[in-house]
Amino acid sequence: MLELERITKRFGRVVVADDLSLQVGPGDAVGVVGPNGAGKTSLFGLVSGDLSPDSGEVRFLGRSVTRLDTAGRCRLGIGRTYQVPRPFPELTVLENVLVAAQQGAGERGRAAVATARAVLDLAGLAPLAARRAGQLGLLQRKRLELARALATRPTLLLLDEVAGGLTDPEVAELVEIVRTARADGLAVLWIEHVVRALTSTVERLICLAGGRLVGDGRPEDVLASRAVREVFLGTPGGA
Ligand SMILES: Nc1ncnc2c1ncn2[C@@H]1O[C@H](COP(=O)(O)OP(=O)(O)OP(=O)(O)O)[C@@H](O)[C@H]1O
Repeated sequence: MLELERITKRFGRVVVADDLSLQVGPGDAVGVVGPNGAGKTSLFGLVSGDLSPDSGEVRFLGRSVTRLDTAGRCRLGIGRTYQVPRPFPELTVLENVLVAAQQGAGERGRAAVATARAVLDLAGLAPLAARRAGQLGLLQRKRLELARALATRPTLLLLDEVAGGLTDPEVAELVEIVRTARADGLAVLWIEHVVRALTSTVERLICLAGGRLVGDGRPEDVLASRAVREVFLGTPGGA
């Protein structure tokens, strides 16, 4: 479904993707971990179209999207959330999601409203539909960020730290929303420092460091591997 082939991206001397190749299949749920500055968010930018690679190819559903912008990739089915949620603060919760359904999924009229309402239900935001987005607290803003991404009707969803800063029960609620959304076959790439949120949901984990893959496989195997422990957990052994 998604193929990154030998992607390289540098910001000056900082290499955020170093000859990186990666494949994600339809319906796959893949967690992304790695130390700060490893290139995780940059990877999402390269997939969503926020960033262009210096070299290499990004393919989605069999076609090259390397030169397609974010709007074009979104219409093809790549949805994403941002670490810092970016709602339109003056618009209501419903209007925010409606804009996503219209612009991201190309829906109009009743179809767009139906999608927006369904996504608000799924995200547990229906009671807040008329609230201005700028008035929401952190958990509700995270839910709205997720709802806006889902309203674009993605087949691949990129989640960038949706659980960051939340309490355990709040994390569990968000995980549940993602799981429900996945029941329709949605593929997910999920960056999360809250690793337990990931391991309860994904069947594959990749670990990035210096723009390279240092781990890729079953979550328990990746977290136990020496290379991953060294770069991610800072401990080579069983500590
Ligand atoms: N637009 C940019 N211009 C210059 N440097 C950038 C830019 N975007 C990212 N970087 C740098 O690239 C490196 C990787 O950043 P990135 O945000 O991809 O890492 P990350 O793994 O998501 O980190 P974190 O876990 O802290 O969010 C960092 O050193 C960052 O400062």
